[in-house]
Amino acid sequence: MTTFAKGHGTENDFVLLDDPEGRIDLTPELIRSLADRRAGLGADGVIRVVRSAAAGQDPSAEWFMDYWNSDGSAAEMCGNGSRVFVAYLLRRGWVSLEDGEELNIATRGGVMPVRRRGELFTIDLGAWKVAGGPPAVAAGSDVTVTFPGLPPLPGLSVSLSNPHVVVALPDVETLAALDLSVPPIVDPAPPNGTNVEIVVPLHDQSVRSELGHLKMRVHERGSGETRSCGTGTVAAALAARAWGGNLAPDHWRVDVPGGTLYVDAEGTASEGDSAKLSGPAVIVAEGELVTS
Ligand SMILES: N[C@@H](CCC[C@H](N)C(=O)O)C(=O)O
Repeated sequence: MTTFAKGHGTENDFVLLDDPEGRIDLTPELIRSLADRRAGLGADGVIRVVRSAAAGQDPSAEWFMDYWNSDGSAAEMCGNGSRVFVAYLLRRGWVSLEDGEELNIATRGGVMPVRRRGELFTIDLGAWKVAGGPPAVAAGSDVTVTFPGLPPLPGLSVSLSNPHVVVALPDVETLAALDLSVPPIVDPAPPNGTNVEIVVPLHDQSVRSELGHLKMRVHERGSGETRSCGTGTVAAALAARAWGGNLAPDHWRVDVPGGTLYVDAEGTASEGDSAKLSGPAVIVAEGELVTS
């Protein structure tokens, strides 16, 4: 009998599978069928909840977030998923966290600390880079991105533990009208695919603000358009921070279709060792899989 939970972080939704001792054979077919919104439970991603020791992962963190996109492909990291993962470990009583305490979790992108403050969870995603380094920052872009019906637009690649390309649009009407039903075409094509974030800055960029403010939509590698992407909001804030130069803040609010997330960046315009993502995590249901 396999028990599962359904949860979301700003409406980026996940099926979590209990597998503390690493007994489930999680095939791409099983992931796709669980994530299917008509014939399955429905989710943007599937997370196997497994002890690091049972999954051959870094044992310095007891629990491994085994994250998979809805198309069955593995990803290095999921920012929203990490908060939901820790909320679920707490719910199951598999970990305990006093208010303000941190828990290290293992991911394919490395071990990362998650802190709980009340209902809010903060993960430090660690090292990041604007992929082309200072030349890409100076030029403001290193790739072009083409959406249906639009000419190619400049995009800036940002590497967290997973890949991102960020595109800025001039206004929220253009953002709302964007067709994300098919993957945007990125040129040159990143070797391992990429997540694409499209942003409109909402704060006054002509003066230095304490808090940057972006509106964002996202097309996720392996999942299509989702209502939120945590690592995507961090990439978006890092790109906007690079574009903004001296006037750009380190603290950002990012509004996505599913809610609001906050980002705190550290480092130069092109690289750093810390980028924190804060937001909610909700567990909505628990149940048992019926196996045929
Ligand atoms: N939604 C996630 C990111 C999930 C992985 C992504 N689709 C990829 O393939 O890199 C988030 O909240 O960060």
